[in-house]
Order: sequence, then structure tokens, then C-alpha cells
Amino acid sequence: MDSSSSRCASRPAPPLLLPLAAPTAPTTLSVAVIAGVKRNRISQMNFDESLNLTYDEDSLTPLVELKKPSVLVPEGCNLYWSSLNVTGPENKPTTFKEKYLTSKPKKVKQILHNVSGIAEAGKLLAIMGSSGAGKTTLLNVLTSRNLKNLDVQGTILMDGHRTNKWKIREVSAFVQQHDMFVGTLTAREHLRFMAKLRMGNQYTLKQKYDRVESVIKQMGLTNCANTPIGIPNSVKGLSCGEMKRLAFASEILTCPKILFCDEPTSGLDAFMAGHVVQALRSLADGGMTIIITIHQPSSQVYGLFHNLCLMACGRTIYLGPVEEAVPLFSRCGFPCPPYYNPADHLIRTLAVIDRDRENSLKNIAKIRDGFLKSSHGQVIAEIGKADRKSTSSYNDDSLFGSDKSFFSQEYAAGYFDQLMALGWRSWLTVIRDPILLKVRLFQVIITGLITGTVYFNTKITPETIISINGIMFNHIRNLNFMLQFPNVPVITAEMPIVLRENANGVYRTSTYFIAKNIAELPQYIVLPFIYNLIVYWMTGLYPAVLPFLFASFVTIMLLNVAISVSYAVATIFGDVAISMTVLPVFVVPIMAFGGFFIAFDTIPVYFGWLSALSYFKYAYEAFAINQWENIPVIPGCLNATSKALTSCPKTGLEVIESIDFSPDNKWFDMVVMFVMIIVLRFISYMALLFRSYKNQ
Ligand SMILES: Nc1ncnc2c1ncn2[C@@H]1O[C@H](COP(=O)(O)OP(=O)(O)OP(=O)(O)O)[C@@H](O)[C@H]1O
Repeated sequence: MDSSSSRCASRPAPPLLLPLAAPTAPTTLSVAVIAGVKRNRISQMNFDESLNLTYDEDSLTPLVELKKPSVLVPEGCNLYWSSLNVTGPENKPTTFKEKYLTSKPKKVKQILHNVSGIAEAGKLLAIMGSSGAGKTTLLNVLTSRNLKNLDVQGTILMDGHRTNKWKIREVSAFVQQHDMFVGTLTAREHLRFMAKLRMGNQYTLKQKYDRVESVIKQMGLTNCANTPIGIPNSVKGLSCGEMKRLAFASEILTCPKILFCDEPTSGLDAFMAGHVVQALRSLADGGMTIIITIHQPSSQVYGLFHNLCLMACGRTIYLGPVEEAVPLFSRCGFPCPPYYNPADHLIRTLAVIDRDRENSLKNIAKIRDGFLKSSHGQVIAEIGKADRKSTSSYNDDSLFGSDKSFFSQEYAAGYFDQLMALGWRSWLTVIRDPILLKVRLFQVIITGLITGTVYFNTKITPETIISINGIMFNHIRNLNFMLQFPNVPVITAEMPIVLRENANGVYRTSTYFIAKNIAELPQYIVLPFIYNLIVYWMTGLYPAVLPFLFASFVTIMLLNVAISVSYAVATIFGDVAISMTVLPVFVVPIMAFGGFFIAFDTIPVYFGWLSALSYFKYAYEAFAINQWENIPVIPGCLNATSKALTSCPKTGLEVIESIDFSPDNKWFDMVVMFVMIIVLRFISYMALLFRSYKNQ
């Protein structure tokens, strides 16, 4: 590994507490002492040498605090979990009542049983076990994620300190199983975006970009640094292995002490998997603490692990150096056949076979007993005792002196920097995603031309009044349906990425929301303007500059209300299918009260609220006033004497009144639409904030 690339930028963490290599005056403590249980050194712990902390016996605070250098070599930290017990509902809640109205599940089951362990600094620890063994649950507990419905008891310690979820998040990074990126960015752009947000203000932009280049080299991404990440079925991009390495690269930019990875090799072929795990091994060799869960590693990948944690039935069956696992199994009567992948052998031996359940459990118990008698087993047993003296549970946020909450989280980048970086990313997405801009532009131009051709140069006559009103109402309706519905999948597709980045403490929900709104605004000004430009002049609406500009303003406001509705629905319902089903339920009735299909005098009182919410009505009214207020005479109506034309409006103002609109409402309508935009965007922001909060 390139040594310069293994150097990491320091993070805005509290002063660095480094374990001392050589203990001096006070006591040298073992793992059990860390929890204040016992003060004797456990010998022969070849994977526990870095426990030589020097402590003040009373306060258990490390005595020496080293000054934080400007550039750090990642030193990792030892992570301990002691007597973790996790219980969850026997059946996952499915009905509304079970989910929201029942406080406690009827039946609970124990998922993790007194699980203890250690992940050492500078070592790659792989958690393995058959399906349902509890690997993901353990990783979720260690990272404090996805713990909904679960009751977690136990203690987690970092370098001798009890810790809580905020502290763990501060010093660690989590690469989840499924990669999520904004696919229109290139790998380098994505890393630069992350560097701007995660590396803090103590670094110049150049230093952040230098760090990006070194991480690109370190993760072997040089050849694909300028390749778009990719959007399935739309933009061709990185391979799965490159994507996974990019996920690591994003997380190690700030040089976390601990890196968690859930199934880093899933979906990769053996060759790619080897590359990915080799990258993790290099990070561990550089000093980081790495914890991964993994299924079926090849023997080559297996050989890259330093330590192995084997789980079965929610229990730790083995935790120690990888090379000692197979000998332990042999001693317990389960030798690995020659030329057999040791990982396969271990997992097969620990699998619970339904038709031979009793025997399987007996075998597992035998191996566990063998392990507990070994020196490594004793270390784990001692770690398990660390929890006994603790009175507060892991979920107690006051542990480790942290009183942070979702709303008082600290971010590496300031508010303005977050806005700028997020605005930049949203803007690149808007201009690069073919569906977002090119297709929409094409759609607007074609629809505008077709509408313009159908109503081409409509002259004002008594017979065409209804057609001219139709042009204006269609104008509004077309624009609404053309852009409102396609916007829903755009929001819902990006939401999981935003929620994940938010949960990782990269930026605030508010900065994302404001930046996205600002970055998207230009297209929601330009597109309606182009549409109006085509339709207004082709259909022959009142030919003057100011009325044209006002009509453009009406269409821009209308479209922005429509987009705000799609924002609100998408963020409230979250799922594209549900949102697309709900949206017409709201929009279609509201359109019926727009004024073209209904006389306002005939609307029953109990539907008054629907009429008041009809943004179509406000846009149509403003548009109609703008058109007809400039027409002093309707040719053919002024001197009409025939019976057929007795109800013929003689002036533009009479046309406005004939459709129950008030000529004074032109600016009032604009104000109402503006207020609607603000209220709807606020609602969608609150919905997104709530989702972010629930996702923590
Ligand atoms: N939130 C939850 N509510 C109820 N049961 C749960 C919950 N999370 C996990 N479980 C149960 O806990 C057990 C262990 O699940 P876990 O996902 O940790 O296993 P795993 O070893 O990661 O399996 P796999 O390799 O298949 O992902 C399973 O029986 C699972 O159904």
C-alpha cells in the first residue's frame, strides 16, 4: 500500500487518545479492567496486545492525551462488545395495528444471546455463520442501525470507554450491503462531494481534493475515476467491484478508526471479491479496525482475514485468529477435509439442519465448549464480564458523556458549505440526467407545438370565446400533468440515498432540501416559459409583450405549485407506487374545481374547501383576466341583435364575469399560488425530516 495514501486527514473529533505502547507508573490493565471489573492481566492474548492502556485507577481515564497531528496515520481503536442480548418479535409486525397501535409484540424471541467479542485495531475481523446466525443483527447493534422493534441490552466499549451510538458514529464508518450513489456523478466527483462535506473546515479545498486523489489510488479507482457511477437502465457506469471500492473510498476519506462492512462481497464474482477484500485488508494493515460480515468467502479471501468471529444460533462460537479456527474444529472432532475451502467447512459444520436439528445443536455446543476452554475463549468470557457492573443500558445516550440527539448533531461542514456542495450535486444531476432535462425539454416542445397547431391563430369571435378559454385551461392542465407526475419517481429514487447520507451525519436534511429546491428551480422556470412561448404566440392569445410575460409568470407559478404537490406526496408516502396512486386522488378532483368544467355558483358548500385548494382555479383565473382585460370589444357581440347572441359578452370584462371570475383577482391569485408553494414545500420538508429522524 502506498504509505502516503494510508495517511488520513484528521477529523473534527475530540483530542485523540492513543493507547500507550509501554505502560509506565500506574497499572497495566487487561480487558476486564476496562469495565472496572477486575484488575489482572490476561496473558497469552496474542490478539489483545494493544490493550496496554495506562489509566488513572479511579477515573479510568487515559492519562496521556497526545496532541492531534495535522495529518494522521489511521490508528484504529479496539472495540469490545460485552454480553449483548437482543430480543425481537417472534413475527415481524405486518398489520397497521401491529405496527403502530400495539406497544409490545405478543411473543418475543431472543436473537443474540450474551454475545461478547473484540475487534482489534489494525486487524480485519470477519463475522461468519450460516443464514439466520445473527451476523447482521450483531453488526446493526455495533453500528446502532436498523434496531426498530428490537430490545438491546449490553455494553459496547471503545478503547476502554463505554460508548454510545453517537460516539461510535463519530469514529466509525459503515459500508452497507447495497451501494447507493447519485449515478450521474463520476467516481471522482462523488468523492470530491463527500470530501467537501466530511472533511471539515480545517482543510483547504486543495487538501480535500489531494485526499480524494490519494484515496482513488489507494482503492485502485484510478482507471475509472472519471467514469459516471451509473444509473441502472439509463446511464452505463462502474462495475459492481468498482462501485464497492468507491463505497469504501467514500467512507475512508475521513480516516475513520473503525470501518464496518455488511456483506462487502455480495453480488461479486470470486475475482472481484478478492480485490475488494484485499482493499479492506490493506486498510487494516494501515491501522484501521475493520469488521465485516461475509457469506461463503473463497479460500483465497478467507486467507486475507486476520481474525474470525463464527456465529450460530445467535451465539459466538469462535472468535480469534483465523488460522486457529480450523485446528479448534479438528480438536472438537470436525476436521476440515483435505483440499476443502476452510470457510465452507466451518459454515457447514455450524449450520442448523432442520431434519437433524438436535444433532446440529449438539455439534455447535461441542465446538463452543471447546472454544470457551481455549485462551481466546477465556478472553471473550472476560469481556463478557465487563457488562456486569454496568447499570445503564447500551441505549442510554448519556453514556460516554454524550448528550447528542438527532437535532443537535455536529456536522463537519458548515451550513453554507453544505448548501454549496449539495446545490452543486443537484445541479449536475439536473443537467446530466437525460430523463430530467432532455426528455422533459423534448416533451414540452412537442406538446406545445401540437397544442399550438390545434388552436392555431384563434381569432376572437363570439363562437371562439369557449375555445380561447379552453386554450388557457388546457395550457395549465397540460403543464401540470406533463411535469408533476414524472417528478415523483425522481424524488422517491433519491430519497434512500439522502436518508442514508443523512443517517451517516454527512449533511442536514434542511440543507439538502433547500439546495435541491434551488438547483431544480431554473428548469421549472425555463420549461414553462418555453411552453408558454410556443402556445401563446401560436394560438394567437393577446399579442403584446406585457400580457405574454404575465402569462409566462402564471405558468411558472402554476408549475411550481404542481411540483410542490409532487414533492409533498412523494416525501409523505415515500414509495413511488403509493405516491403515484395517491397523487391523482388529490389532483383530479381539484382540477374539476378549476373553473372550466364547473360554475362556481353551483358548487355545494361542503366542497368549498376543494374549490379553495384548486390551484388550477387560481392559475386559470389569473390567465383569463390577463387575456380578457385587454379586449375592449368582442367583435360580433357588440351589435348583436339576433336571439342567439343575446347572452354574448360584449367586452373582455364580461367574459371574465361570465365564467365567475373577478377582474380584481389577478395579483391575489398569484399571491395565493406563492403561499401554496411555500406551505407545500414546508410540508414536504417536514415529511422528509420525519423520515430522516426515524431512519437514525
Ligand atoms: N427486527 C427484527 N425483528 C424480528 N426478528 C428479527 C429482526 N431482525 C432479525 N431478526 C431475526 O433474527 C435472526 C438473525 O437474523 P440476522 O439477519 O441477524 O441473521 P444473519 O446471520 O445476518 O442472516 P443472513 O446471513 O441470512 O442475513 C433471524 O431469525 C431473523 O429473522
